[in-house]
Amino acid sequence: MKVLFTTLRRRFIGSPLRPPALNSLFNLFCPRKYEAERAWRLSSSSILGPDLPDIWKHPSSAPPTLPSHSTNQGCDDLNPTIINGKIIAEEIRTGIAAEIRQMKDATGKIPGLAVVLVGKRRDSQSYVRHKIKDCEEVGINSFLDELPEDCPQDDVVNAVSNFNKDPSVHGILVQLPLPKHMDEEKVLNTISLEKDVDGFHPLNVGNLAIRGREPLFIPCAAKACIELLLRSGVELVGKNVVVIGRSRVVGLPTSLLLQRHHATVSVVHAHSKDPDRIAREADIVISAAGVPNLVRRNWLKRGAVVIDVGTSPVEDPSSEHGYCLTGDVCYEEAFQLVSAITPVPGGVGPVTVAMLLSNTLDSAKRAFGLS
Ligand SMILES: Nc1nc(=O)c2c([nH]1)NC[C@@H]1CN(c3ccc(C(=O)N[C@@H](CCC(=O)O)C(=O)O)cc3)C=[N+]21
Repeated sequence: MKVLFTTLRRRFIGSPLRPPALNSLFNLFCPRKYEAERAWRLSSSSILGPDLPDIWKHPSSAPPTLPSHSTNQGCDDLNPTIINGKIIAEEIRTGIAAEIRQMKDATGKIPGLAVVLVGKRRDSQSYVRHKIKDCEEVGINSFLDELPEDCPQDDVVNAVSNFNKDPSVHGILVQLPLPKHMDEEKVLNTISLEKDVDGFHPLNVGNLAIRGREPLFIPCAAKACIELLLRSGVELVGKNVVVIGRSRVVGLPTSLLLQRHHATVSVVHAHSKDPDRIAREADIVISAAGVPNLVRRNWLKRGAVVIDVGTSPVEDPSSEHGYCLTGDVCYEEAFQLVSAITPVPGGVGPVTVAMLLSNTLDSAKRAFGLS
């Protein structure tokens, strides 16, 4: 009898197919092994950590106090460089447009980008408008599929599948966030690897993480941060860089890309203890938390370089669209002590869109056998 159960147990070990009734029988006949297996299963499910949401403590509006040993006080003579993302993006677009003209002359074809937009979030609509306008400017064909907020997930999956099959589409972007009832992971996984211009496919993320490997696409915001730093003459090798936030869209890929540039990277997130103390050590702070004014003067070392990726829409009845875009960094405070900073808007945003065009061009080159 015991042999029979041991054999059955082996067949079903770790298998979700094992009928629950058998568990009690295993427990009866082999209690110690059963306990060990249960402990193993519990530990293997927790090895990647519990699933805690990233909710930042809301920054207080009171002026921050600095530790007494801080060297940050009274230094307003730095005359910081404002890194102009609009100009850098325009330079990049000019290069892309020239390459697309050559491509058209050589092949008679041009790149195509498809955007899937679900729902009517004003900020998402605005970003998508920017993307489409910039596509037109450089000579990329754009396709927009707009779906209602309450549509079934399958409609989004079908939209992606149709673009996957369309040879005139070289890049597919599903604008995030998707409505709450949808499984973002499932939708993104339907984008074919060769058209994943956002670079969110696990294989692209994995290849970014492993030195010596080349992902097909690097996420646009991460590329934008590095472009802005390199074009501003900021050295990365051996520098202490603190990345604030660990999202799929920005924080995680940026931290990986920085390591490939030989920076010493620390990532702080909503569960970090004393993130301000950690950020204060950094030569370069890249903030991608999406929390307006999270980064106050007490988060920054004198002379640091600040890249502000946050663009949160904050209600503002006095502005044209009813909201204004606000960065993660309290700009006025940071300006007093940093050596260079990106503004919001006009910093990382436009360069992110330029990187999307660049990824789409690269994809078309691969499709036409030009790379
Ligand atoms: N699949 C996906 N890929 C993304 O890359 C992605 C996304 N979903 N969801 C949202 C975030 C955010 N994001 C921005 C891109 C450009 C600007 C941008 O161009 N901003 C301008 C201003 C734009 C305006 O005024 O509306 C600026 O900062 O100057 C902002 C934000 C891309 N994201």
